[in-house]
Amino acid sequence: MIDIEFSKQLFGSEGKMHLQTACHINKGELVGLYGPSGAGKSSILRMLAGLMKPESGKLTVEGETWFDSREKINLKPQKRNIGMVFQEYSLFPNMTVRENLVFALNSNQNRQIVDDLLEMIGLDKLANKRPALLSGGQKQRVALARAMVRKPKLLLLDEPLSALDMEMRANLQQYIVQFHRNFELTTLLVSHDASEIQRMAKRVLVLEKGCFTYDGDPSRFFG
Ligand SMILES: Nc1ncnc2c1ncn2[C@@H]1O[C@H](COP(=O)(O)OP(=O)(O)OP(=O)(O)O)[C@@H](O)[C@H]1O
Repeated sequence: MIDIEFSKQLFGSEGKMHLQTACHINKGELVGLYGPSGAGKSSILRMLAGLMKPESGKLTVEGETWFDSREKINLKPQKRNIGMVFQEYSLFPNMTVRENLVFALNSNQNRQIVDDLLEMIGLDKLANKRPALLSGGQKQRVALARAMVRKPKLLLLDEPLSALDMEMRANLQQYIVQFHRNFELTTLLVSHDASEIQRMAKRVLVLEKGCFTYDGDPSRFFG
């Protein structure tokens, strides 16, 4: 179970906006986060990851407090067991596919997970290639596998598929759903694509001007 309560003043092109959000996410849920540009979706992911500090609020993940403004608790990003994938692939260009995954390992972690993940995403044959030689979809598969290396408690996906063509998108959607199912991974997916959310998530949170305006079944919301 993840309990989120964030409050923060944001400053954008249209002036100030107060982000005020609260929700519970069950362990193993895949939740879509949908809303217009500038609503605060990426800010929420950044606060979950510890990359942006809320002014007040609380965040507990599976019983562990990651942020509490009253208790002055604010775990550093590296102490939060989170996997993140963004629209940009953000792979290390000078490392091979395998090295990109090995780099993400904890020092005491068994390396077998790297080969298992490479096989799961169907890239074991490209393990010794550099990212520059891969297609966009393959790079994003590597980014997804890298995010899984430490077996995160929470997977944050910020528009991970929006740079890909339709075929690669469909392919990656399947991998994300497969990872989510196999690892019972709590996943938050930001997407502008209503059909993508309907296909992948059983629940959508709709964010408008920093506040949740809908929380429920995507097919009821999108019609
Ligand atoms: N560190 C910050 N401090 C204050 N305001 C910020 C900060 N970072 C971003 N903002 C502002 O917060 C607002 C929400 O931005 P955010 O990127 O979270 O929206 P979004 O819903 O993810 O938009 P998009 O769909 O376009 O990515 C924007 O107006 C942005 O300028």
